[in-house]
Amino acid sequence: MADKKQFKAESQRLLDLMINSIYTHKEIFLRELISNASDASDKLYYKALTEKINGISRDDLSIQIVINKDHRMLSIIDQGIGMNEQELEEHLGTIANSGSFEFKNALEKGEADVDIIGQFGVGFYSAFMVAHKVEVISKKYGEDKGYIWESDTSDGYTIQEFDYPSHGTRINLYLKENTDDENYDQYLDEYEIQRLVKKYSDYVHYPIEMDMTTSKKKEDSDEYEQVIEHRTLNSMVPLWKRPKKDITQEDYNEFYKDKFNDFSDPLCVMHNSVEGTISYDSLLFIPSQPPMNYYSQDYEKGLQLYSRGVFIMDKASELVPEHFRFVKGLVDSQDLSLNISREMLQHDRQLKLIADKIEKRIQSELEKMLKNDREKYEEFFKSFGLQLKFGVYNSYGMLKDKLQDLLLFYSANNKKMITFNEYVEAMKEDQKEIYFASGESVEKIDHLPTVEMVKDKGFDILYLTDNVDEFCLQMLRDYKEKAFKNINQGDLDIESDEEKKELEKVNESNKDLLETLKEALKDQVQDVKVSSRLKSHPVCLVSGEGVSFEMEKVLNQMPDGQNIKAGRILEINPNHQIFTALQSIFEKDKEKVKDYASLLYDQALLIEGFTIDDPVGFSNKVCALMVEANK
Ligand SMILES: Nc1ncnc2c1ncn2[C@@H]1O[C@H](COP(=O)(O)OP(=O)(O)OP(=O)(O)O)[C@@H](O)[C@H]1O
Repeated sequence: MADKKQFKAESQRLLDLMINSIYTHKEIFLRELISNASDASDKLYYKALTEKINGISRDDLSIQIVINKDHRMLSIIDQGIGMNEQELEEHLGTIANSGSFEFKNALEKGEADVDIIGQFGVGFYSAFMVAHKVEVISKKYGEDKGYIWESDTSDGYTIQEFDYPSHGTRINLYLKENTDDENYDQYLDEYEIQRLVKKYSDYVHYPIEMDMTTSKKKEDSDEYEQVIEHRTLNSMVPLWKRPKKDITQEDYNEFYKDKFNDFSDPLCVMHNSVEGTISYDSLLFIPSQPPMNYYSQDYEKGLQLYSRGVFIMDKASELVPEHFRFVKGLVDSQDLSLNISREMLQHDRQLKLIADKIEKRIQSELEKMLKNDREKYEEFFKSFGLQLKFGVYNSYGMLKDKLQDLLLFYSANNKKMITFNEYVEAMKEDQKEIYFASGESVEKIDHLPTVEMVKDKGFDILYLTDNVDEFCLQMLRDYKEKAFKNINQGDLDIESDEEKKELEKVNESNKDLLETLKEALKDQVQDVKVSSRLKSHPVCLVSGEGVSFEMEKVLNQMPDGQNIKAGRILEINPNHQIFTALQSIFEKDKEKVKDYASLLYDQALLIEGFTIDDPVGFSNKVCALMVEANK
């Protein structure tokens, strides 16, 4: 049998490769080193707990950051478990060897409240992204000798004995010189370090402390002096880890405004701790208004992602579905790794599970709000209803079951927003379809000639005022087996059998007149008919099945609009005086009626909100009529 051999790796090249490719942002080195310091403190705390060592309390442990501008040196110091010679060799001399991972595996679940972060054994090397030389001075708890591990990566590392007063580890980073592209000096700036700690390590549960220079007013004088204060930079306990009963609405509001740069309080807060195959905490917010850039390309959806309180990334877009892209917030999971990258995110099974749960959570919150707090829901819908409608449309109706009951439309009868369900519940027994009409605004739709008769017969109509509305209904097709019906399109079928018969008779006896009008309008209309859907108005224009007028307008506004046209049918009210007038003119002068055909058609176009082809011709014909009336 052939010998089995180990893969060999050129460790220097592997290190270079790793330093330059694992992390996109150099600044995360600080997060990695602080996480290691926190792990080391946890390990000591755990040891003290399990071996009943007196004199070590969690409250005494802290992480110190020291800036030494003269030596271009940044130090991260912990009072944790420390490393002996062998451990320095194993953990820092071997890439991808994680002492923390071994430690975590050896822990019995639930044995102590420790929150080990490290698991891959690569984070430490991120220090070389900003430092040309790194020193690790460490003394293991309970041992006499301290050691110094040194490396500038080019020719490996050295380990020597070193006199270090107490247990724990001090990492000294000698920062690289600035280049044209990179400013390494920023890591010597107190405020920049403070910013990075706040951004990435705010919730590490040991205090991260540093000397900060501030100016203070002198006592009894107007002069200022520079003073050095030893400050804690992190807030330690994340809001989402605090027991819910201890958090006030005010706490949530302040947290939201501060973290997500909003001036207004959120409309809704969802705070959850989930335990199970995957455990996580989530804190989600629905803003009260859409951000300025919400309906533009600039808006980026996503939730902040934390692993054990340590920040991994802003805007993890995989965590919220497109139709709920207005939700802001964060997810913190102990089951995720710090080294997760954007590319890995898309394939991460754990993350997919979290995303599914988050979607369900938002969905049920909205359903609950709609049921229990209608006013608030309507406020929400005013801000983000459009997003839900786009959700239906963009998914080609696949989200029908999830979203249809969250939609609201203006109801002509109720004069307020209602759901499909409310519409259907109030439907007349013999009503087969859900009626709707589209237009620019509720007021304009209300004035459409066709609306009058439908309302008069006691049917409710939903008014559609957003461009996406008709497309959304088209994707939904029906609700509880009731199809959606545009009252301005095709046959309406709202008349009784008797009325139908009567209409047929009128159509038949005026066949010649209607034919003549149709001929006069040539290709402009598909048909001219007497109407059953008009009450007081003389004419209306309806579209044939397929594309409606509103769709025609929207489609033609698009950059690649292909001049789509809805089929036009001119309908004349047989009970209007105009019809009697047409009949008598037709008897006297067949040619004359052709002039009136274009007048009626143009009127109908104007009512529908279209422009007319020949406004001058239209105006001349109106004037001629007036002159004639005076003869
Ligand atoms: N400050 C420290 N005190 C004690 N041990 C440390 C310290 N920093 C690093 N170590 C040891 O070195 C190991 C390697 O650290 P490194 O940051 O490379 O990886 P990690 O923290 O285990 O995992 P990750 O890559 O996920 O951060 C750690 O697991 C730990 O055992």
